[in-house]
Amino acid sequence: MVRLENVHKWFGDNHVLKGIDLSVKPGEIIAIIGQSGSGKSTALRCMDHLEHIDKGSVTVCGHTFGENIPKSDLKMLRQDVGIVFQSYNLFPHLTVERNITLALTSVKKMSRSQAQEIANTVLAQVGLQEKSRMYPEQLSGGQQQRVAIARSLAMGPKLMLFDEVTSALDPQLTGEVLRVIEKLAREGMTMVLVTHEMAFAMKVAHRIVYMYQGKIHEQGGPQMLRDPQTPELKQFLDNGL
Ligand SMILES: Nc1ncnc2c1ncn2[C@@H]1O[C@H](COP(=O)(O)OP(=O)(O)OP(=O)(O)O)[C@@H](O)[C@H]1O
Repeated sequence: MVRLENVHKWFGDNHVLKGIDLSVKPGEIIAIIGQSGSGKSTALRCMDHLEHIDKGSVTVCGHTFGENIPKSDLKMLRQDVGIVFQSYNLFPHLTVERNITLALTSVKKMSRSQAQEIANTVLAQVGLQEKSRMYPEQLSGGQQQRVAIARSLAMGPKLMLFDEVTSALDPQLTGEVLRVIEKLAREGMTMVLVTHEMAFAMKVAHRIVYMYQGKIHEQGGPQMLRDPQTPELKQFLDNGL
């Protein structure tokens, strides 16, 4: 489903990804952890070509690209991959339902009623069917993030990428978003999660990838966090970010 091969990325002189190799199988859930600035978000964003890579190759959902990707492939890639960020990026002037149906009617050219049916389904998936007529500002941060997840799911992605989706939330709102992700995990969705929630990573991920200074330093099952083998990972788990 995902294969990164020797991926390098520079921002000016800053060599942010220093030869990343990573594979994700269909149905697999990978959590990427590591210090702030270690390149986790950049690695994730390269999977959706939100950042172009400078060297190496990326294959995601059958689309292979290097530094560039043809426009038509990019369109298909974006249809296959859903990405959710720390900020919800909902349109404030549109209802919850319209936030979800907009891309379905404009990009996928669906009828309004078809799109509404999908919106109802995905809102039920995230437990917010009764909020469809509300506006984002009438919802809590956790609810807004669940709408953002529903909006991604509406496009029928094969792969979901989550970039620190609970970082902006108060601890009491974090749980409701993590429960939605856990539910997606049970339903078999392939996912890559960048997260600071170690307990959650251990619970939901099949494999945990530890990034350190632009490289994948260690990867393994959840036991990797219970029994860290390298001083860097030990120190990270003791001291956090
Ligand atoms: N658009 C950008 N332009 C320039 N530098 C960037 C850009 N995005 C990221 N960087 C730099 O790349 C490095 C890695 O950033 P990245 O966001 O991938 O780290 P991260 O591990 O996700 O950190 P955090 O946990 O704090 O989100 C940092 O030094 C950052 O300043």
